[in-house]
Amino acid sequence: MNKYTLGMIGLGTMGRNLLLNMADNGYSVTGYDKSPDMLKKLEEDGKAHQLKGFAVLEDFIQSLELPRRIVLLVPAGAIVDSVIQELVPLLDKGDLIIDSGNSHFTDTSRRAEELAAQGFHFFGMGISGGEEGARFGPSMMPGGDKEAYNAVKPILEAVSAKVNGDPCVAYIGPGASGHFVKMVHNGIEYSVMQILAETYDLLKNSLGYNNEQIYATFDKWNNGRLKSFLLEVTKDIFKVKDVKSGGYLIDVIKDQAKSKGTGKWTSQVSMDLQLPIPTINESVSARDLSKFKTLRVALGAALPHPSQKVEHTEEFEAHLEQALYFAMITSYAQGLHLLAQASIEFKYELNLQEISQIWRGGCIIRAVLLEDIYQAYKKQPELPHLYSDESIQKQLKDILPGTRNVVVTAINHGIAVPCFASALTYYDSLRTANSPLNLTQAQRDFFGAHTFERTDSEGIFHANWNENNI
Ligand SMILES: NC(=O)C1=CN([C@@H]2O[C@H](COP(=O)(O)OP(=O)(O)OC[C@H]3O[C@@H](n4cnc5c(N)ncnc54)[C@H](OP(=O)(O)O)[C@@H]3O)[C@@H](O)[C@H]2O)C=CC1
Ligand SMILES: O=C(CO)[C@H](O)[C@H](O)COP(=O)(O)O
Repeated sequence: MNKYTLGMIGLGTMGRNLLLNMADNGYSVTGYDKSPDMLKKLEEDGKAHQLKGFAVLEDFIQSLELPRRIVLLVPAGAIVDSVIQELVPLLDKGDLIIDSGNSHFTDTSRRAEELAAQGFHFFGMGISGGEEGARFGPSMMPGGDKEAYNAVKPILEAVSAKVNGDPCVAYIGPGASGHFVKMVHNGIEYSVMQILAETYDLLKNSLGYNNEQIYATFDKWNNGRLKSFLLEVTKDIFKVKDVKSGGYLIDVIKDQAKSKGTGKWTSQVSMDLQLPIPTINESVSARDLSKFKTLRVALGAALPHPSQKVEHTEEFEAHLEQALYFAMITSYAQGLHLLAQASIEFKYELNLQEISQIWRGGCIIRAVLLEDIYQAYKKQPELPHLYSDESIQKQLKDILPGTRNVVVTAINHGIAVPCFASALTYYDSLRTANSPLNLTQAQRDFFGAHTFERTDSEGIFHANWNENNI
């Protein structure tokens, strides 16, 4: 019996499509899933290829050439551990498992240690691009066991998205760095999705645009510097009609957003590392706040909005485009800043030039802005912050007045813009040479003798604040 080059466990949205992509690229591949429906669908879709599905794990394992290469695309968490537990007794030493789901990076570190101790290769690999990406070219973020990565590098490069001929996959670094980088990718994804939602709110409620006008505005913007996968799918949403209601589908979708956790994990890690990403945090909170529908309805009736309409439509629309671009730059800047800090803390050896390069295609946060970001890190690999790049600074200066107008208008009109406002305040905090936090140090020392440092001499000081003369 001919043996297969690679096997996939989990034939849902991502696994099935990535496997078909591998088959398209000439690899002989096989899949395992507990669900007969998933196997049937795989074999139907893959008729033209050397591709087989198995419902029995032992048969799937026996079908693979040695050393075996197995990719997991199952839901993150306990399921990954249970699949690994089922697999281990059936594997030979030297076999490789790649976890490509959205696993938490600490789980990946633990699994890598446990599997290495048993003689197996293992690495974590973030993947992005959704269904279409997996099928025709995702962006992939593998990290950990480099020898194992090199064994599958040709397959991953073949199936990845390409930008200017460069594959959107690269070895990220040691340990769980691949899953860490994917987690931060998702944090940026949450933030960009939220600023698009805030833009929609302002277009609809401040400018009074209907869905056709919102589509036309997003479509126009998507031909310029805002061009991105997320804006492209967002604009298309405003074209879709609903058979049941006879109106637009967007108008019958509940305004309560769900999440699977990667955005929250990004915020949690940023707090642990004390590396602020407030705009990303606000996007996580916005989804969580949206769940309080009953409370929002009651408070909305008790505490009505001021008038929300804006008069100078054309000018405000132009400012909105600028605010969106400003908040977009800021979302990426915060994510990349967190990556730089994590690289130091966790010894990930992250290369931000390479990361922005592989995010230019295939992934959910791909955008023309990423070309500028890539060029910024190419010019200066040790760039302290994306705002430190001269070309980014020039763009920020141009769009700042419009951004301020959008935030001020939204606040005056009682429209919640948590990410726009936070992006602007983050910018203002970072460009403030003399912050008021000397007061915080004084307060801490006053009530708790926590000490402070002085601007005019070295050392640690404590004052007796109840006496005038120190
Ligand atoms: N969807 C997306 O856009 C993206 C998802 N991801 C991540 O990829 C992973 C997979 O996501 P996705 O494909 O969307 O998920 P799906 O739910 O579509 O598919 C998961 C598959 O795993 C199977 N499965 C569950 N438990 C087991 C098990 N114990 N043994 C074997 N197979 C099992 C499921 O089978 P059954 O249905 O029978 O339970 C299902 O076929 C997740 O970690 C997700 O976060 C990453 C990037 C993008
Ligand atoms: O990983 C992804 C894309 O890269 C998923 O689309 C993302 O996990 C969706 O997350 P959530 O369900 O929390 O919105």
